[in-house]
Parts: sequence; C-alpha cells; structure tokens
Amino acid sequence: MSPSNILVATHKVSNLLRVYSRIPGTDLSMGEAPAFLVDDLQNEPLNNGFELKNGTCKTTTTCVDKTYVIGGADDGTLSIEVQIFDRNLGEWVHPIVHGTKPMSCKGHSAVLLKDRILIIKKGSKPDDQIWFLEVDTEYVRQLQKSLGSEVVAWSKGVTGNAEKPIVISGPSGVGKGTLIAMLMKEFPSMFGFSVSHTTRAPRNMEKDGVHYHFTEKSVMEKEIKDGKFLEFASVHGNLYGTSVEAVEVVADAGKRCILDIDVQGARSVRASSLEAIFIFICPPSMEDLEKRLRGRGTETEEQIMKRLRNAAAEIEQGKSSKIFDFILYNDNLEDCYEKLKKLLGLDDFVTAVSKSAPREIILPMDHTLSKIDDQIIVNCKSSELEKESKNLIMLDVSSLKGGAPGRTRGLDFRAISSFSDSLTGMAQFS
Ligand SMILES: Nc1nc2c(ncn2[C@@H]2O[C@H](COP(=O)(O)OP(=O)(O)O)[C@@H](O)[C@H]2O)c(=O)[nH]1
Ligand SMILES: Nc1ncnc2c1ncn2[C@@H]1O[C@H](COP(=O)(O)OP(=O)(O)O)[C@@H](O)[C@H]1O
Repeated sequence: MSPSNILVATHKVSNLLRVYSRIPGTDLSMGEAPAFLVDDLQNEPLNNGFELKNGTCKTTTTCVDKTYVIGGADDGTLSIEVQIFDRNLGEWVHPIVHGTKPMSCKGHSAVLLKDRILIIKKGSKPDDQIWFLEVDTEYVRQLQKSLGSEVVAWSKGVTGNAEKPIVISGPSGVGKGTLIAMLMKEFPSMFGFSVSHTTRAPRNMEKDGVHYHFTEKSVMEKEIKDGKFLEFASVHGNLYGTSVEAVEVVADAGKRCILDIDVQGARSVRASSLEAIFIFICPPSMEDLEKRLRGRGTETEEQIMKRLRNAAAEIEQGKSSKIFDFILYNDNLEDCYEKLKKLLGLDDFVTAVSKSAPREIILPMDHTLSKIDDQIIVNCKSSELEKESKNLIMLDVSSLKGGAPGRTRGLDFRAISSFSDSLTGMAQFS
C-alpha cells in the first residue's frame, strides 16, 4: 500500500493548517489540499459565497485535477454538501448533485476509490453509515455530457445481498398492475411502487402521486433534459418515465422497488447501473388480452385498438430480447401470482428473511481509515468490538455493484483481530 493512495483529509475547518501538516506521507500532487485551497477555506466568505461555519467537519478529496470538499452543518438536520475546487482553473465549481443526499452527521471519513469517493459517516445507524459520492462513473459522465455541467451523484451503500429492484413489463391489459397490487397487499412493508411520470390523462380511479405523477409534456421534456429521469419512453402516444427520485423514495423507505414499465424502458434500465430483476408478463393469447382490456373498461375503442396493435410487437420483443430474466404466463391469476412469489424467493418467506439478515456493525465515532488495494481498514479506537479484541474492521470494496441512481451493493464488512496501529498509510484526522 502506498500512503499517497489515500487522497483524503478530514478536518475541522478551524484546524485546517495544523491538520494538513499532520497528514503522514501526503503528496501534494496526489491529494493534499493545495495552498490556495487552504487559504480560500480560511477566508470567509469564500469564492462564490461558499461559507463555512466554525466547527463544521469537512473532508477534501482530490481526484485528478479536482478537489471535492464534502461536508455540511453539524446540527443533524442538513444534508452533506459538496463543493468542487477545479485545480486547473483555480476556481470553485458548483456541481449539480444527483441522488438523495446523506443527512449531515457528527463527522465523516472519506476515501477515494477509482471513480467514486467512499464516505463513512461517524456514529450513524448501520443502514446510514456508508455512502458513495460518484465523481467519474459512467452514470455521472453521461449526465455531465448531456447537461454540459459538473455533476456528482450520491448513492447509499448497502451490505449483504440487499434485494434488487424488480422491473415488470408486459402488454397493456396483461395483468401487471393486478399482480403488483397483490404483491404489495401481501407484503406491504417489503415492496414500494416506483410512481412513474406520464403525460396521459388520469383514469377515473387514478390518483396523482399514487398511480402516476400526471404531468404536462413540456414540463416532463424539460425534466428529462435536466437528467431527472432514469428512463423514459413514448408508449401508446404518451410520454412515460421513471424519475431517479421515484426509485430513491422507495429505497429510502427501506423497501424493494417495483417498476411497471414498458419494454423500451426495461431496455434502458438494463443498460443503466440500476441492478434489477427483469420479468416479462405474457398473456395466454391475444384473444384473452383483448377480453381483459375491454373488460377493464378504462380505454376508448381507439385506445384499445392502439394497445392491441402494439401488444404483438411488445410480446415479440419481450420473448426474444435478452432483457428479461423471467417470462411468466398470466393465464390463471392465482397460479401466476404463486410463480411470481416463487421466483422472488417469497414462497418460503420466513426462512428467506432470516437467511439474508446481515450482521450489523456500527462503526464508532472515533475511527481512522487506511486502504490496501480494494480493502478499507477501519481502525476503531474505542468500541464494543475492541473489547472483543477486534478493533479493526475490513470493508471489502472489490465487488461493488450498482450505484447511482440507486444503491451501491456488494459491500462486505468483517471484524478482524487487532494488529499494530502503525499500519502504514493510516490517515488519522478528526
Ligand atoms: N418506459 C416506461 N414505461 C412506463 C412507465 N410507466 C408505465 N409505463 C408503461 O406504459 C404502458 C402504458 O401504461 P398505462 O397507460 O398505465 O396502461 P396499462 O399498461 O394498460 O395499465 C405500460 O406498458 C406501462 O408498463 C415508465 O415510467 N416508463
Ligand atoms: N389472469 C387473469 N385472468 C383474468 N383477468 C385478469 C387476469 N389478470 C388480470 N386480469 C384482469 O385484466 C384486466 C387488466 O389487468 P391490469 O392489471 O390492469 O393490466 P395491466 O396493468 O398489465 O395493464 C383487469 O381488469 C384485471 O382484473
């Protein structure tokens, strides 16, 4: 491990200079805050009105020619903010920040990984302590290209095999909504519906914000341009789309997200970093499909004909493309629902839950970080774990999956036995 691999400095702003002089083995070209940054941080108000309060904890992490200043107010109510200092231009940049921001906390540590910054919040609950600020991932680069601005994206880290979102597609009238409603009724605390945006008119029973966010075409087009959508498509003559927020809201509620989207949308999600299970629902026959559509009584004759015309192509794509992991025939509704539950691992629900519950490790306030390849070592200064002679926690980030928009999976925590504190490359700032 090279100490200069650690491009992180956590500091109380008031102690900035002192802290930088303590960083072991820091190398200006690799990560130390340059003199102008230190000067800027000490003189309030800063360029572009970027203000700092005494006692506010921030980290600075340098990736190539940009220094990411990450931190927020200390009152537990505000979110952690991000500012970027462009070292080439010598000026501050205000990035567009995507994803749900983590709430501010007592302090945090930061480590630069290849294309994202790992943030460990101190003294936070297990499900809120690991975050990633994506600075150079494919998702961020695409947004930067389409928006022509600096973009960063937050993604919460989850340990163990946190369940993937579920994408359900199929022709109009096949029974997607019915199956999803059954799933949400039986497992209300487990699933949450991703509420799409659409430009189509609401049906009689449909509520804005519950079934869809009903919106104007011009508004939705503007929001698409602003990068607010994970995917969108024109379906049966209307615009439909899944906003990043729709997926985040469900994940933030600790639920598994269900997306009811068409085949084009499923293809876009498949190409994105959102890891999901893709299920295509087929009708037993076109005659049955027509009967169901007419029986539902929510469309005009013209709309029914359009949906039936589109159904053939959708079924063809659903069956032949490599988008879908599973194809389910919805002939008898109860049978189809049982199959759906089985493939989601819900037929043996009790054992499924107990098997997948990961051990919860709470990282103490007082810890330091070091990095050896893809292993982050968290050295806990005082903790329950220390009493067990296990004051080191290994966080394996070698197999990260997913990321913004959505969760970053594949994190693995392991408490390990203590070894010398003098582990080289230890970055200790508080
Ligand atoms: N791509 C995409 N398709 C969506 C979205 N929301 C709904 N759809 C699809 O749009 C199509 C029409 O939906 P809707 O008008 O509610 O009619 P229904 O399928 O007959 O219930 C269906 O195939 C939905 O799966 C979305 O956010 N993105
Ligand atoms: N297996 C089934 N057999 C008969 N009718 C069904 C079945 N599944 C759903 N339906 C009915 O078909 C109609 C369309 O179902 P819906 O869930 O609205 O389809 P989608 O959401 O795919 O457009 C509804 O009236 C529903 O009650």
